Amino acid sequence: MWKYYTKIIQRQSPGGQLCFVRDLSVCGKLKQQTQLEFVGTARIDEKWQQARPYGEMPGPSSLRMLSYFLPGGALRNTNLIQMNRRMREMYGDIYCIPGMMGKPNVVFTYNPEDFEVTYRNEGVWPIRIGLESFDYYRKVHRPDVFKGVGGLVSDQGQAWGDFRSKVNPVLMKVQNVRQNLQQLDQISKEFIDKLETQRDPRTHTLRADFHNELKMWAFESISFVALNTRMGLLTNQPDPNADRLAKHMGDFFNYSFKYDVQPSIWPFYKTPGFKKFLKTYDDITEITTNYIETATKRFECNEDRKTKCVLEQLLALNKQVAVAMVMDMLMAGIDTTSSACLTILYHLARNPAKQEKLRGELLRILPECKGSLTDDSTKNMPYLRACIKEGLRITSITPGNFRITTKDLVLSGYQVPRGTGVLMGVLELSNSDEYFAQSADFMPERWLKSDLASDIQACPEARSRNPFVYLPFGFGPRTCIGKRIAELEIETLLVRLLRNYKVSWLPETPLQYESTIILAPCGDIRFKLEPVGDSM
Ligand code: HEM
Repeated sequence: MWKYYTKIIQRQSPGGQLCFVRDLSVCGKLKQQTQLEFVGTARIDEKWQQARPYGEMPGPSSLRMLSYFLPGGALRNTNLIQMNRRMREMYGDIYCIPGMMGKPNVVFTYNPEDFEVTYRNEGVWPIRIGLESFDYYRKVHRPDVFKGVGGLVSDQGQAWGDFRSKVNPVLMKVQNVRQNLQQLDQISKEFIDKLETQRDPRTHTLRADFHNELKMWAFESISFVALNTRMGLLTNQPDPNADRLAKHMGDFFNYSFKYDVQPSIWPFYKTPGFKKFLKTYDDITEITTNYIETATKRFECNEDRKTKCVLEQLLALNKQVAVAMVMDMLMAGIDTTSSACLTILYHLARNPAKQEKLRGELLRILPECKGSLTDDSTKNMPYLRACIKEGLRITSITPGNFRITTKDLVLSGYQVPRGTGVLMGVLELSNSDEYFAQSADFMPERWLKSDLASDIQACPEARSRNPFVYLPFGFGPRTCIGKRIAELEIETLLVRLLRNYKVSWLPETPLQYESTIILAPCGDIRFKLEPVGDSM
């Protein structure tokens, strides 16, 4: 039977140095230790000496923590957000949750100064653990495909650093990403055409599940960027493999939450549920590699094009890097982008006056509904960009950012030893009046640099002076690598949607979210879409 474990351990080397290693072992056969950071002798500076000992930090013991989840317990049936809020009420703005089943202790902090200290000390290879099932799948279950490559989401240390420095120029360079604008715009047009077939012209409501349609748009968009392939998911006859892939991707965050975030025994015993997860993952791998093979043949027949697409550039690096990166893009780029789009649309629907101001900008960019977006026409969209930022401020799709400390740190006056997890509660802070004036109000003007018109005046004083309070895509060398792609996709879709329709929110209740690894809209989601036309 496979015996797999991965754990973070600290070792004191003879020279007093502490090496921080990730230990991945399978029946003792595959043993990989990644030395993440060498740090000098233990910290002895005044700040550290004066800080309160780590053991005094508020927080439950392991047993108490478990009891909270039992019937009648304080955290029974709570989602991640509710759980964090209750814990904060019980323990304050910094508290520690003991690590269980091989996971490190995690310090939860709601102090932006701690965020800054954590990020400023993360080093060149920041550590964000959490998706051990990825690592297991790629390195232990399918080494035949991945050949030791873990990918961005799960690799750490130098392996992560080498991978990231290879793919950064491909995915983070604005011009490289923007070469997809024309096709992404075409996909958005097709999305609107599809909505038109689902829209009741009398009531202006949709007969279809809007959230699901948005996921199909997000899938079609990211798979074009990653695989240079149109999946046909916005048509009535999608490619059957794409349809299967889309369904698997839909399950992905739920599985990952179950096996990577919640306590699970899979590292010791492969439950039937975990085996099903591996099968799903196998299917995702097979379908994706088939698409890559097909695209590769296409590229070979058409070698002398001037600009190479994202997939060609990734393949030029190394086949395994390309396979792992494409899969990470598909996994990380569907629910995030569709949830973000739905969220921003919801805020604009609840704030019709802001939506009208935005439409003024969009009418200049796209005077005719059927027109096309160009690099030039989409360069200057300050109000749209401010609306996107404001939507993600009120509802950050990733409610917290995570790091493992690679040095001893003082956080909120407590000593925090290296090797501890730190969860930075950005969502709570960006919704607090302490950091954003009138934080409950949707106020895109707080993000503007200068006035746009007499009725659109910049209001930078309503924005936090601390840049660490608002970080929807994370921060530093390990920041979201899909940020530029996500922004381009979201902008393109919102231009089209809000240029075509006046959007209102129909339910009496606010938009609800379920929280797993990210926040996903759920419950009653109904918009009214009234055509705007060309003669406004
Ligand atoms: C609105 C949409 C998105 C949001 C809000 C978002 C947010 C985030 C955040 C907060 C992180 C962690 C960053 C950190 O630890 O500092 C992250 C990591 C990541 N994201 Fe995104 N993301 C989005 C879209 C995408 C897309 C479209 C892709 C596909 C290319 C993507 C791929 C990734 C990957 C691969 C990582 C891991 C990066 C690494 O560890 O080096 N994300 N994302």
